[in-house]
Amino acid sequence: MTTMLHCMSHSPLVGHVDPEPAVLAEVEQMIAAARAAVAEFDPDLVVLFAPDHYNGFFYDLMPSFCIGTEAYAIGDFGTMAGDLQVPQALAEALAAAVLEDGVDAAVSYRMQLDHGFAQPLEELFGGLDTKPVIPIFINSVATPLPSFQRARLLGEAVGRFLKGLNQKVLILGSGGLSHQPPVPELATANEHLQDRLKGSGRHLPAEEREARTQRVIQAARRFVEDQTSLHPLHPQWDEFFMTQLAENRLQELDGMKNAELSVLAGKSTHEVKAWVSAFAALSVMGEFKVTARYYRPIPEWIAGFGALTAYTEEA
Ligand SMILES: O=C(O)/C=C/c1cccc(O)c1O
Ligand SMILES: [Fe+2]
Repeated sequence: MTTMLHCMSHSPLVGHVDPEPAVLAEVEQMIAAARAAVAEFDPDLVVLFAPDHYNGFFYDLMPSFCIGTEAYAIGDFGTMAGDLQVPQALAEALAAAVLEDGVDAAVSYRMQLDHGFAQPLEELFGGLDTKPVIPIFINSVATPLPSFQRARLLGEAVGRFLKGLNQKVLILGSGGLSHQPPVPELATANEHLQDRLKGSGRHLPAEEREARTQRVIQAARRFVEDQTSLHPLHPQWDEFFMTQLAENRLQELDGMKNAELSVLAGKSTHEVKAWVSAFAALSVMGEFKVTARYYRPIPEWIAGFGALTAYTEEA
């Protein structure tokens, strides 16, 4: 049975601070092509690896990885809100199998998700609940972070489980590439913000939510004017990373230290671990081939913006 993979950058700034029309049209065309490919593939099951941005996961209890058995999206930045259609028994079986396979992923029966999960579902399916989806969270912002190696091993364990199912699976990875939006950090937060990061931010008052949204939008506008106002995007690293994945050289990324990546390409670049897990899962399901590749640095979205589509070869 063929397995399909699609990895893509996300940005909550889409629709808030957009690039020039020609670039926007190019991205929309790329997304439309991915949506058509997904529709043609028509998966039985979607497994979605993605990060969170202090909307669902906090320092009161921060796992490196978490598998959702029930999940809903909050609709930050105007992305879709609502329940996902999580196949609970299958998600429970996946969580048990991954633990048995040596990767200590947590489980959540009430997983709160943000744009990192919602945006790919919205763009590829037009809704959050049109297909059975198992969401898998990868901590990409709250230090200490999991390593590239652990993200790979998580993905391989997920892939081994999926290989045993007689289902047509679409594996999605959402995040990255190089970028550093103004996501808060515990080490530099004031007392109020520390409290938010330790869990009270799970249900932000509406005016604080709006202030947070506007702060990121203003940062994006400033970044377009002055690309030293945030950590610069790093197209060469992004292209290198995408090539490593496309050529199935995942293990070569194991040696990359988290601190090294933060300095090189920005602190939110760790979201690329969603791509690493997704490709690792695909790689154990069979030989694969990348069929579509897109990349462009888009300062308006504070994102090295890329996408890769791949399929396992028919056995
Ligand atoms: O949630 C936020 O505050 C910002 C998120 C963001 C901004 C730009 C690119 C991304 O990938 C993001 O997640
Ligand atoms: Fe993100």
